[in-house]
Formats: sequence, structure tokens, C-alpha cells
Amino acid sequence: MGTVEQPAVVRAQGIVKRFGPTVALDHARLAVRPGEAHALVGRNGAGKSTLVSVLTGMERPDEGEVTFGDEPAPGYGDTAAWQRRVACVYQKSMVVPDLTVAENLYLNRFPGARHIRWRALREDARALLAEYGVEVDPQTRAKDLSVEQRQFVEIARALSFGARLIILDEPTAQLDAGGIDRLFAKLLELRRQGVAFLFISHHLQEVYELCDTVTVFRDARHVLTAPVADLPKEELVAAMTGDDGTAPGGDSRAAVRAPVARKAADPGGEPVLRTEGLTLEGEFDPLDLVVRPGEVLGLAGATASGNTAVGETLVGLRKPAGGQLSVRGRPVRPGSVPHAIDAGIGYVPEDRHDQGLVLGRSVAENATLTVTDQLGPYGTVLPSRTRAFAQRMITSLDIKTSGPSQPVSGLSGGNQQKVVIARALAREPSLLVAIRPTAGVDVKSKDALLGVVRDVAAAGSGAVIVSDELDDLRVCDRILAFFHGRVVAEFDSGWNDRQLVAAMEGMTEPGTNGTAGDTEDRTEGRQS
Ligand SMILES: Nc1ncnc2c1ncn2[C@@H]1O[C@H](COP(=O)(O)OP(=O)(O)OP(=O)(O)O)[C@@H](O)[C@H]1O
Repeated sequence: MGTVEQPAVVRAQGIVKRFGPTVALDHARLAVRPGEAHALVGRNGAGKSTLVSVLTGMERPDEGEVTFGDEPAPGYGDTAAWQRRVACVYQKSMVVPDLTVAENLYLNRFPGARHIRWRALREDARALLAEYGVEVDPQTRAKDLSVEQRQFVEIARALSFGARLIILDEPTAQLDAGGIDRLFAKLLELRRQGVAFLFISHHLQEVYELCDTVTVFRDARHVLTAPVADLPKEELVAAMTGDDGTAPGGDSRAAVRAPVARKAADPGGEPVLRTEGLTLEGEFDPLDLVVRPGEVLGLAGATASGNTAVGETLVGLRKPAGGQLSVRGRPVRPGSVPHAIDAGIGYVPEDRHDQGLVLGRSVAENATLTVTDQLGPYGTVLPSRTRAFAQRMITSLDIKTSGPSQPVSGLSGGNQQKVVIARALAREPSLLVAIRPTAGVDVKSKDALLGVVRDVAAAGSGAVIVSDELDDLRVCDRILAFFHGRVVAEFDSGWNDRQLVAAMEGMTEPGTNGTAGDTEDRTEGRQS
């Protein structure tokens, strides 16, 4: 860092933003320096996404000022001018799926041009990608890109507009370990060229690995900005939660550890779930699973390892090519979601937008979608009962909302995820299947949600957690690690991070409690 202070690439001061009665930002502030990797963290609903909307010109603040390099922000509506200053790479793709990479890169960039010279455009795209070291064929359709490639294309696109500030919203959420390493390497390279990053993440470990400065928002306000190196993780979590560190859950270890009250699975009880030879061609090999009452089983695996496909088959979203599945001894018709629900399988999907919620409907309606038959006599739904039911869920899952009647579209991402979980629990399922249940959920809510999964098991049901997140897997009694559609290792509690990560990467070590040989011996994880 030079001796002369350079102006901040972006500075926001005194930002106030209200949505009806909700104050999303209350005199919030943030400044990012050139070349800096700056993390913005906070619990679900703290105001992070709203600030991003303000910084990218998508929302006009009610009060306050945004400057770029000490110059006032462009006028609202002048999209091109905003694009020259800042870009956000969202979790949801902003590129047009059916267009090629080249077309996406030059989208909206031909003001006044009557004829687009396609050949030249492809060449320009190739040059542009090469300039930023992005190895993607510009003629690939955007929908055929991996998440990693798409993020690189979006970053290259932003830089080509001239932006020197890039906002990354949970960029690692859908990447595997190799993808994360390559992304981090790319960001480091760009920072050396003076590009600054604002990094929004609930993965505090990544904040420590990638960022030099961190800003914490809590309840719509700025609470602290500090160099990452000077801030112990406990203090960071305390700033996010408002606890002084002495209260339970106020330290980071408490936030990620498994809840203590574990009821041992009943080894003799009738299984809540049994699969025999369940298989889906091209996704996973024949699989025999047993989940007993009180047990939480983890299906660990990286992207495309087969673990997600198993989870989706259990809940009826995918039709298996063969095999059987039963819940508490009762066969379940495979490939049917209604039958799975009827049989007592509750489902928490990974993508709450595609599979989870009716955004225009209220929190109460969404939380009770699967139990409308219990909310009034003779097929009627009593609003009072719906509200009371939803209120219980709001309290037990700590959902930040103005009340049961608030539309789900107005909730922050993490709080939407809690509504999805509330809905899955509403029917008191025999088996809860959760796919990456804590994606986008803040560190403290993560603890609460995983605690809820354990409670479901403690009450005599079973649960299956499908995830590559170590924190999700920590609450499991037993874990099967998937690689290329096969179970390659099985772990009882007591595994260490290195062993499990190695298994998910397809590197099982002989002599650990998670060898492929072990798996063969245990019928409950048998693969034929
Ligand atoms: N369009 C909207 N209408 C109504 N309320 C909104 C809207 N957008 C945001 N809010 C509210 O503003 C507050 C801040 O939400 P925001 O999405 O900025 O939080 P966040 O920190 O990004 O949370 P998360 O980590 O869960 O994504 C929340 O209480 C949210 O319900």
C-alpha cells in the first residue's frame, strides 16, 4: 500500500433504505480501496444484498451518498455508466443461457450499430477472454458453461466495461474445492492489477483466506470495519451476532459445532428408511441404505459425485432405474413426489427459488403448503390456524420477518431458506432429506437449523443430509462419501476434515476408518 491514500474505488455513506416498514439499511457505510479484497458479512437480513443493490445502481437509497473514486455516482437509470464502475457476479446467472459466450460478452454493447460483424465479435471475445486468462471457447453457449466458467466470463465481462470493482455474492457456493482454488488464484492475480473485490459470504473461513479487510453489518447498521488479520474469528462472529462472546452461541466454535444433545440411534428399531439396490444410471450405482430412528446420515460428495442424485431420488424428484425404497417398512412408489410426501419424507431442496417457495405468497402460506389438510375441518383452511402455525415456526427457526403475512419475496435469502425448512418440518416427517440445507444461511442460523435436524432425529425420525459442507456433515452420526456415483468411504463420528475431504475428492486413504474396504463390510453402505 502506497504512502499517499488513494481514493476509495467505492464509498457509501449514511445510506438509508426502507422497504415499507422495514429499514433494510440504517445510515450504513462502506469504503473499498483499490486492489483490496473486502468482505461484507452479517447475519441473514442484515442488509448486505440491499447495499449491493445500492452500490450497483439497482436501488436508489432514501438517504446517503455513493461515490466512485471520489466522483459522484452516475444517475439512476444510466446503466452503462454504472457498468463502467462496478459489477456484481450473482449466484443466479445474469448471462443469457441460449446465447454464446461471445454474444453474452458483447450484449448491449452496440449502441447505434446496424450490422453486427459476428466474426469480428468472436475474435474480440477471444482476445478479451485471453487478456484475463479465461480459457473458454467464445462459441460455447452460456448454458453449457460450468458455474466456474460462467463466473470467469462474468468477471471478464465486467472488467472489459472498465469496472475496477467487482462484487462477488457467495461465489464459492456451487464450486468444488478445485474450482474454489482456481477462483481464488484468479482474484489474486486481478488484485495485483488493481481490481478490488467486495466479497459477500457466509463462509467465514473463506473470508480469512481471501480478504484483507472485513466489514460487519448487523440489523441494517455498520458495526465494524477491521483488517482481517487483526480480528479473531470469535470477535468477528460476536460482531455479527451482537453477543459479547460469553453467551451460548456467541463464539464461532459454538456456531459450527454439533449440538450436544445427541440421542444414539436405536440399532434394533425398524429403519425409517431402507433402500435396496436403488440405482440411477449415469448417476449412482446400486445402493443399499439404512437409516434408523434417531439417526442422521450424511451423504457427502462434491458436485456430480452422485450424492445429490441419491437425495433427489429419495424424495421422488428423480425416477430410479431400479431398486426399492421403503419408509418404516412401507414401500414408497419411486419417482413420485406426492407419494414420497405421503410416505412421510420431508424435503429441503438446495435451490429454494426453483423448488422451494411461492415468492408472492406469505410466510404463513409457504410454511403451511404441505399441511393445508390440518388447518381446518373438511378441507377448509382457517387463516387463524395458519397464522398460529406459522408463528410457531417463525419463533422456533428465528425467521426474521415482519410477521406471518409478509410475502416471502421480501425476506432475505437466508430467511427464505428457513421458510423452506419450516415447510418440510410442518408434516412431522418420518424422514427428513435435506440437500445443502444451510446454503446462504448465516453462521448462527446454521447452528440453529442443524440443531433442528438433530431434534427431528431425537424425536424418533431419521434424517439424511446431502452436502459437501463440512459444517453440515458434522451433525451426522454416520457419513457415506460419494465419488463418481459410488460410496468410496464410510465414517462414523470422529472423522477429521482432511479424511473426509480426501474421500470426497476420490482419494481414500488405507488405514483410516473411511476406506473403501470398510464400506464393503458394512451392509448399510453396501454398493454392488
Ligand atoms: N424488496 C424488498 N421488499 C421488502 N423487504 C425487503 C426487500 N428487500 C430486502 N428487504 C428486507 O430488508 C432487510 C435486509 O435484507 P437483505 O436482503 O439486504 O439482507 P442480507 O444481509 O443480504 O441477508 P442474506 O444473508 O439472508 O441474504 C430484510 O429484513 C429484508 O426482509
